[in-house]
Amino acid sequence: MRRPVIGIPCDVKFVGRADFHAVGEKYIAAVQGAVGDVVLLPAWGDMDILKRLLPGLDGIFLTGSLSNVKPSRYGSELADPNTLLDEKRDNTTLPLIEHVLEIGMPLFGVCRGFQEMNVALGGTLYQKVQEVAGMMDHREPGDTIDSNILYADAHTISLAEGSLLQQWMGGASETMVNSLHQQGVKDLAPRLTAEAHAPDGLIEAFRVTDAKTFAYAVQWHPEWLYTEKAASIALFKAFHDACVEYATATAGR
Ligand SMILES: N[C@@H](CCC(=O)NCCCC(=O)O)C(=O)O
Repeated sequence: MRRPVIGIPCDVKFVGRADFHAVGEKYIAAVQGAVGDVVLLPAWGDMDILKRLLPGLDGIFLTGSLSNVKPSRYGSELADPNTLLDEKRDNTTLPLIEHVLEIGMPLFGVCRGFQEMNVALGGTLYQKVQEVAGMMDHREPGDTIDSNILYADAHTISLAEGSLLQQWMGGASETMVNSLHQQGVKDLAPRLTAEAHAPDGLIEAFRVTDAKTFAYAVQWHPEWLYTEKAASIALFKAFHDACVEYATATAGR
């Protein structure tokens, strides 16, 4: 059996004088460590290129990012002109998500990736959860660059009865997660089923209801301490197993 190969679409960041296509190292390290070898996919926004690359891959991992999905993608006006966007990533991931689900390739989304999956399938987002009445502030502490503080556990989530995550976690009903986002799921896309909620009711995990394989996303960062946290271990194991199964099923095609 060969080791699965996982594609990770890049962010596009302006550095110095030019655009760079990049993925944060903690995401690459977690996927490389828990799932398979990693290939970074430039955010060309061109499905023809991606369709040529996909036969060499066994899964897609969508990372978090400081940038936000452009609100016009879900029918809203940009609420704050200072919002960081990355349209090249939107142009890449949104059509990719639909195609990957169609061909039955495993798909795992984290934070921005979670929000992208909701938008790609017809859902909408809050642009600033912390300004919505009754909602918590889900942003990271703003006065530090210490990752141990930024990615520390921030709040509980309750796992839906009978959810996949509950099964993968041996029947757990809640767990602690970190929290580094200001956007969040407003209207859940019709093809998605909520799997976990924050204490304020915000959706923290969902699965693609009609998926042919692992198609799952979480609002928090399981890549942080991915070998230590029970939820991270469970999520990456389920993704790994699905990628191995996909690699085996498509071998020789
Ligand atoms: N920008 C969006 C998505 C939040 C997100 O993905 N944060 C990641 C932070 C940096 C990282 O660890 O990659 C939002 O604010 O909701």
